[in-house]
Order: sequence, then C-alpha cells, then structure tokens
Amino acid sequence: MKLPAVSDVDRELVVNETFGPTFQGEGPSTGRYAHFVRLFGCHLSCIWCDSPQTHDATRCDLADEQRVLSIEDILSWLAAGPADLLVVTGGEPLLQPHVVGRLLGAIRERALATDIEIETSGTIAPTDMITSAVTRFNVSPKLSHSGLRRHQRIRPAVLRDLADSGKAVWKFVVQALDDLDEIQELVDTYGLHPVWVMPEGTDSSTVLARMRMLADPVLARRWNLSTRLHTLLWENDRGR
Ligand SMILES: Nc1nc2[nH]cc(C(=O)O)c2c(=O)[nH]1
Ligand code: SF4
Ligand SMILES: [Mg+2]
Repeated sequence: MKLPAVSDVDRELVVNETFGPTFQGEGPSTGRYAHFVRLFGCHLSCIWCDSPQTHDATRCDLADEQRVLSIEDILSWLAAGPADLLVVTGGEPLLQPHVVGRLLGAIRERALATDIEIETSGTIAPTDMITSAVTRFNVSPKLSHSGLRRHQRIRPAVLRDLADSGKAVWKFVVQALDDLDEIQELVDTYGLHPVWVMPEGTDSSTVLARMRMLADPVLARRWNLSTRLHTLLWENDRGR
C-alpha cells in the first residue's frame, strides 16, 4: 500500500517575522541572547495586543504580514547565526502544532539552539513532541482587562496539561494593582507556579511606571517581577 506523502502543511510554517540576535525581553530568561520566530495567526483578540500584525485585519494589512517558510528555511537561518535561546512566539504558536513539533525536533537533533522557549496564551494544549522539545513554556493566561470572555481566555484542561508538563511558568500581563487579586484566584484554583508578573505597555515610560507600582505588592505575594527589556531599550520597534 502506498503511504500518503507528508503534506506540505506539515513542512511549512506561516510566519510573521524572524529576528535576532536580540535579548529575550520577558520572563525568567530576560536578558539572554536570543533569536525569535514569530508565527502568524491568533484565535484571540486582546484589546492591548502588542503583535496585532499577526492576526488583526482591522489594524494591519495581513497579506503583507505573512510568509510561508519551510522547516529547512528556518533551520538554515538558525545555522547561519547559531542560537543560544530560540523563542517561538506569535500570535499563538500552538495553532500550528504539527509543523512546530517537527521544527523543534529538527532543531534539537541538529543542536541548533541550547534552549527553546514557547510564548503561549495557555488556551491550546501542546503536543507531546513540542513538550519534549522545549526547555520552557512561558504561559500568559489573559485577565479580564484583555476584553476576552472568561471561557475564551481560561481553559482549565489546558492549564492543567501545561502545569503537568513541569515546564511551564505563568507570566501574567498586568495593568493595575487590582489585577493581582485576579491572578491570585487563578493561581489558587489551578495551582499555577511559579508566577511572573509583567507590566502591560509598549513604551518605556509606561513599563517603568508600572514596574514601580508593582514591585512591593509583587514582593509581598512572593511572586516574580518581569520587565519588558526590549521596550525599555527600543520602545515599540519591530524586530527587536
Ligand atoms: N526582545 C523581545 N523579547 C520578547 N519576549 C517575548 C516577546 C513576544 O513578542 O512574545 C518578545 C519580543 O517581541 N521581543
Ligand atoms: S493572545 Fe497574544 S497574540 Fe493573541 S491577541 Fe492576545 S496578546 Fe495578541
Ligand atoms: Mg512582543
């Protein structure tokens, strides 16, 4: 019997941009030398989304923002400038699970990155292949200020899956001090640990002001505080 050929869909990624070297700007690896693949597409629509070009046709010309790259294209790009940390972000990277799994497997096989992180909203469960390839999931469950309904942004089974992977950190985007109570409820309900709190903001003065507002209250809860280093350094520049 003739086996079906692997479909193109399994070999090709829909990408918004690749960039680096730069620094990982968020979460536990902040400051690390890093390369980024930003995948196209997101099923959510957070009011304050800082990457609308990945999915929001009302704000961006999406035809201009997407390109189809093969796994080999990305491997060649990484081989040309060897990565220490590869960050796969979006959009929502877990919308392309099969091809992302194959890509990450190939990167591991060829040792093209020391560590791999995925930035995800925590609303789509990762495949086993992805989970075994990554160093860490930086999971950002969205709070009510995202404008999303709770059932869109909080998927209990997915949160449990990610927590069970042993590779998740929980990075919450915060605008105001009241948001910390909302995080606490999610942390207590779903057993989320460790917690990272990160200010929402796409300009350095907002990020700094919110970090100053958050510092003591975050310490009081024994949580971690993330900056947005790329925003402090380069404001809202694309490809940084
Ligand atoms: N430097 C830098 N670090 C980042 N960490 C997460 C990012 C993202 O857009 O998900 C990001 C980004 O866009 N730039
Ligand atoms: S989940 Fe991320 S990419 Fe999607 S709309 Fe929200 S902030 Fe933007
Ligand atoms: Mg960003």
